[in-house]
Amino acid sequence: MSKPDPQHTQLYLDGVSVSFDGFRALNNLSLIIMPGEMRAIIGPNGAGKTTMMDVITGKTRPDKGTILFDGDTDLTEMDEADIATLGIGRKFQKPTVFESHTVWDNLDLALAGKRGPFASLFHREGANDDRILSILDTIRLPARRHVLAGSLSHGQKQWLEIGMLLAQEPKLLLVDEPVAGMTDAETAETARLLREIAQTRSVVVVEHDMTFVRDLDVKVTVLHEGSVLSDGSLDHVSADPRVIEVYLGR
Ligand SMILES: Nc1ncnc2c1ncn2[C@@H]1O[C@H](COP(=O)(O)OP(=O)(O)OP(=O)(O)O)[C@@H](O)[C@H]1O
Repeated sequence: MSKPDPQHTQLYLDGVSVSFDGFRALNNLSLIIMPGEMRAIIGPNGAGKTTMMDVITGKTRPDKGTILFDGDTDLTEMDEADIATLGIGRKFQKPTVFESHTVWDNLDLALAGKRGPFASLFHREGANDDRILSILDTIRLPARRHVLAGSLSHGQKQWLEIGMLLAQEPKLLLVDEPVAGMTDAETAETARLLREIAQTRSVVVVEHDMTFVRDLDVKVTVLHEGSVLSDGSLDHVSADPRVIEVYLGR
C-alpha cells in the first residue's frame, strides 16, 4: 500500500518507534489527524498512549519515524517550547490552575503568556475582556468568574485549564484522560465542550471511560503494544476480535 500524503494533514505520524532500555513503548506507530478532526485514543495500560503524546510534544525523542505538523513541519527536530509555540497545546491529567487566583485572572494570565513580554508592556487594561468572556462561555464558567480557582470542583478546574490552553489558540489540542474523577454530569458536559472546541481545531483525546468516548462520537484508534491495533467507530472497534482479546483475553 502506498504511503498517505502528509499534505493538508494537521498531524502525521509514520513509522514512529521509541524504546526504553530495549522495551518498545512505540512500535512503528502511524497515525494521521486532519485539520478540525477530533480523535479518541484508547488502549490498555502500557499501550503507549502517553508516550505517543510525549513524542508529539517533544518531551521524548523518537528513535525513528516521521512526525509532521501542518503537513510539513518536522517535530522530531524541535524542542518542547518551540512545539508549543507552533500551536500544539497539551492538557495533562491533573489540573494545574493557579488556585489562589480567580477564574478570570487565570485566563487573563494565560492570555498574557500568549502576548509575550514586549506586547504585555503596552497592554491596555481590559483589552482581553471580550476574549475572556468568550472562553468563559466555552468552558461553562461565566457565573464563577470571580471565585478563586481553588474553590472550583475538580471538573470545573479541568475546564478552566482547557480554557487556559484555548487562550494560546492551539491548532491541535492533546487531552489526557480529561474526565477521570469527574461526576457523571461533568463527564457528559465535557464531551459537549470538547465537541464545540473541535469545531475550530483538531483535538486528540486519550481516555479510558467508554461512556465518555461514546458521547464524543468520533473515530476511535485503539493502541496496543505501541502501534495501532484497530480504528473506526466505537461500535466497529468494540466488535473487532483483536480488540476484545486485548481488553478481555489472556
Ligand atoms: N521513561 C520511561 N522509561 C521506561 N519505560 C517507560 C518510560 N515511559 C513509558 N515507559 C513504558 O512504556 C510503556 C508504554 O507506556 P505509556 O505510559 O505510554 O502507556 P499508556 O498507554 O499511556 O498507559 P496508561 O493507560 O497506563 O497511562 C509502558 O510499559 C511503560 O512502562
